[in-house]
Amino acid sequence: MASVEVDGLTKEFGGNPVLRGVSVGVEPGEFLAVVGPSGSGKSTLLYCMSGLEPATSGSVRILGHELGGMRRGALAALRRDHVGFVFQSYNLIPSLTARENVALPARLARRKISATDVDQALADVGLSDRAAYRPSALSGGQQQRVAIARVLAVRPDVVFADEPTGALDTASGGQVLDLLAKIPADGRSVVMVTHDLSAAARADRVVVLRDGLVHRSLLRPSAAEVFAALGES
Ligand SMILES: Nc1ncnc2c1ncn2[C@@H]1O[C@H](COP(=O)(O)OP(=O)(O)OP(=O)(O)O)[C@@H](O)[C@H]1O
Repeated sequence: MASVEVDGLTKEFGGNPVLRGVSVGVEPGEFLAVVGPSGSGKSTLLYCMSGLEPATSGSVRILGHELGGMRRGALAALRRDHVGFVFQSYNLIPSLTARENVALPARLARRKISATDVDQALADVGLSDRAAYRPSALSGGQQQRVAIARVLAVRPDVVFADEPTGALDTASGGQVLDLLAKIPADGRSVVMVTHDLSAAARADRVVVLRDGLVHRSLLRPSAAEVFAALGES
């Protein structure tokens, strides 16, 4: 079963079509990147794929569950139990330490998370020595690594990342990409929207969106091949 399956997805805002019939599947263990010009609908696709935005028409399934028509509570439970998010702006709680931020989603979901699991997640992103720091005392790259630890701690089946390296320098962005690229190894999936073509080239597959449609789907392309596909008329 696919982790995420999108079929004939359309999305309009106020009658303006943004996605015009997108079909794309993400397999367990796959790292998919979505690229495209500004305004082509990348973020909208990510939000519809993850159930943060309802589709106008078409089908979106996560782990076989059709999101259309799903009750709000069931959708929230599906997201809570199976989906993780990484945003460009990190979205950490400023008043909480790194350790508390990592533990928060599990606590909110009333799921047991041990101190060992939290510490392991922070160790996995190389931040054991920053566990007691608040976000304001961390660099952007470190904050994004805390955000990834927060995702890793709940072991979601699918991780959606919207421009995860967008606010980072090359070195910090590279560390974040290394962490994201490791996630699929044990059968989990990553869907990442990015402007960064070298980031996209870390993915197993790259979907090029244009004007709300899939223009190309490329298997393990180089950054140069992604660049060429973006420039095609
Ligand atoms: N909530 C919304 N209400 C109205 N229009 C929206 C909304 N969200 C997105 N749009 C419009 O949908 C179009 C696609 O936006 P989207 O953010 O998906 O593009 P994108 O490819 O991610 O762009 P960028 O690379 O600049 O982030 C834009 O024209 C945008 O103005």
